[in-house]
Amino acid sequence: MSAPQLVVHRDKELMAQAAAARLITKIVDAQAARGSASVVLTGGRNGNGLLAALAAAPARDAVDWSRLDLWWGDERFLPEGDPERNVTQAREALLDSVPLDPARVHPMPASGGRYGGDADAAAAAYAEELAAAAGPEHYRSAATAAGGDVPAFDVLMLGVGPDTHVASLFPELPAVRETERTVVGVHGAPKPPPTRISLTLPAIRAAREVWLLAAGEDKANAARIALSGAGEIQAPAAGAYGRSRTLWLLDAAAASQLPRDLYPPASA
Ligand SMILES: O=C1O[C@H](COP(=O)(O)O)[C@@H](O)[C@H](O)[C@H]1O
Repeated sequence: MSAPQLVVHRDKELMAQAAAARLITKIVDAQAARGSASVVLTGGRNGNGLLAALAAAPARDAVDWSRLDLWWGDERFLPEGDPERNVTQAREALLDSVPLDPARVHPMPASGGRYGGDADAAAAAYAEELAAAAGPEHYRSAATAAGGDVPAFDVLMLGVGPDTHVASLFPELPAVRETERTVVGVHGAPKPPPTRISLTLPAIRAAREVWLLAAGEDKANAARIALSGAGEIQAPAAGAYGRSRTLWLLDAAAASQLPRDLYPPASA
């Protein structure tokens, strides 16, 4: 477990640009060190803002997009192409404009296709896909040993919801209590749509780096709660950490309720 480090930017635009620059460097470094990189994308406003900033960054051409594996931390269980699906929004923000290898892009299943309305079966299939991709460096936690492995993600990004949810792990719902499976179907989510698919906390914690994105005033209370010692069942963001690094990327509005001793005076 790595203790959270905080970086606070002036506003959400600057936060998105700085996070995009950070991600480019991370991918380039991982590709130099290991030949390829693996990144887990998040949905939501902050995640899509980062992808849009990356699309606009001239340095995006430093990435070898053909040697990048993309996974998702969660998905809204909706039909293929639905504008509310996280993958649809990511394609629009960035993925359609860079030369990815389609075989290395791993969206979570849609409803209505092979799995019909069965989000649990779709989640199990995604867990199998992750296990099949787990290489020699995979991380086998006690929790994932029973349900399968996941690749050693270089960076796993999570947008923090105003209620402290991350991925589709909402406070007090069964998914946030999962200790064995790596991917689960989520039912009765308080944020629409109610049916979703999500990585679990054990799968999230297998990542080398976990980056939590929180920008905007509506995230201030969530950031304060999650960073002030709350339990992960009540505040799922508090349970999201990486093996080597846990990084909270905030803007000043989202950081406005944090005790000042938690972070150094504003970055840029
Ligand atoms: O529904 C979701 O919400 C969260 C947070 O989204 P935001 O718009 O409040 O930033 C996101 O992380 C998750 O991937 C998504 O499915």
